[in-house]
Order: sequence, then C-alpha cells, then structure tokens
Amino acid sequence: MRTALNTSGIVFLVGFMGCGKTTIGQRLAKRLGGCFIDLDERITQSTGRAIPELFQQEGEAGFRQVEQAVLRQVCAELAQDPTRWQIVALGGGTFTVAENRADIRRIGCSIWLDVPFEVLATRIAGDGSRPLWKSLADAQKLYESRRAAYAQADIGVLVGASPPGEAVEAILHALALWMGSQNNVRNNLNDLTEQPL
Ligand SMILES: Nc1ncnc2c1ncn2[C@@H]1O[C@H](COP(=O)(O)OP(=O)(O)O)[C@@H](O)[C@H]1O
Ligand SMILES: O=C(O)C1=C[C@@H](OP(=O)(O)O)[C@@H](O)[C@H](O)C1
Ligand SMILES: [Mg+2]
Repeated sequence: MRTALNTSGIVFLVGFMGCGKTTIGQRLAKRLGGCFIDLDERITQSTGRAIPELFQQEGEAGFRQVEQAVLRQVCAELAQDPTRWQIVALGGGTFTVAENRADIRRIGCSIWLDVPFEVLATRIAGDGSRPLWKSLADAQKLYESRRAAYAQADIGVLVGASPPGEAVEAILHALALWMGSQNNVRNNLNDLTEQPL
C-alpha cells in the first residue's frame, strides 16, 4: 500500500449530501500530505455568493451551470501540478452530470462515499445550508435517484456510520488496490505490445 500511495494523484470525492466529502476530504489530504479543494467553497469564492443564495437567485439550473464552469477551472488548475496529491470534495449533485463525470475521469480518480440514507438524515435534517434537502421524503427520493450515477465512480467505499478517521483508512486501502489494478492493466498492455506478432 505504501508503495502505491507513495506517488501522487487527483482524487474526487463523490456522494450524497452529508456523506462526508468535505470533512473526510480535508483529513484525506492531510494524511497524504497533499492539498484540498472544496468545490462548493470555490463556487462561493468565484461568485461572491453563498450556495443557498445562488439557488435562490439562479435556480438549480443556474447553479449547475456555475458548478460546471468552476469544476472545469479547478480541473485545469489541478492538471498543472502532477507532483502531489490533490483531493477535491465535489457537491452532492456534481457527479450526476455526465459532462462533469467525463471531465473528472480525464484527469483523476473518483471515489463514492456510500453512506445509508438513515445515517445522512441524522446529520443533515434541519440543516438550512443545503437547498436541495427539502424534506426527509424528498431527500430520500433524490438519494435513491442519484445512486446509479454515484455507482459510476471508479471506486466505491462503504463508509456506513464509520467515524472520519476510519473512513480515511478505508479509502486509502481501496485507493491503493485500485492504483495497483490500474498499474497491472498498464503493465499487461505493455507486455502485449512488446510481444512479437
Ligand atoms: N464519518 C462521519 N462521521 C460522523 N459525522 C460526520 C462524518 N462525516 C461527516 N460528518 C458530519 O456530517 C456533516 C456533513 O459533513 P460534510 O463533510 O459537510 O458532508 P458533505 O460535504 O458530503 O455534504 C458535518 O456536520 C460533519 O461533521
Ligand atoms: O446535492 C446537491 O445537489 C448539492 C449538494 C451540496 O454539497 P454537499 O454535498 O457538500 O452538501 C451543494 O453543492 C449544493 O447545495 C447542491
Ligand atoms: Mg461538502
């Protein structure tokens, strides 16, 4: 595991509101000695508006346009520095947009933090900072409708109700395995191309 993770890479954390993308992302970046970017925070910085304000003024469609543009800027920025680990916490809806998934796949690895709805509900219900968490029933419908998109991430980690520290270790383990499998594919492809026809 150490060898595989002794390199660098770009990691995008994916998952529903409250699964811990922001919290776990910060700790993961620290653990890897890398840097951390929160997409929602970047959106707020670049528009000068808080997320609920953006939803109120532009609607969800307007928010998604801004989110996509800021994601593209972040991807361009990340690609400039291949020397260290860079961890990005996405918003809960970012990875449900096909163009965003394509941009992400081009430059990095995506990890779905899979947490049961019941656990998320204890964290988010009553939190006024997430405009798309309208009621428990609406949030559950949205959660179910998004799982197929989240499942397209490169790696899925069953975080469940684990505390952030444990979740970080589980992510590192899954990431090391995934990087190993990517290297095997690459080595096998090299072997094939080196074989005489
Ligand atoms: N693994 C965890 N265990 C317990 N609480 C958590 C965990 N991950 C996040 N939280 C808490 O849940 C809330 C939402 O976390 P956050 O990181 O903002 O999620 P996201 O960015 O995925 O919406 C915060 O109050 C955070 O402290
Ligand atoms: O699920 C969503 O569509 C959203 C999730 C939020 O981010 P978190 O998942 O970090 O709460 C934020 O991007 C915005 O409120 C929309
Ligand atoms: Mg977040």
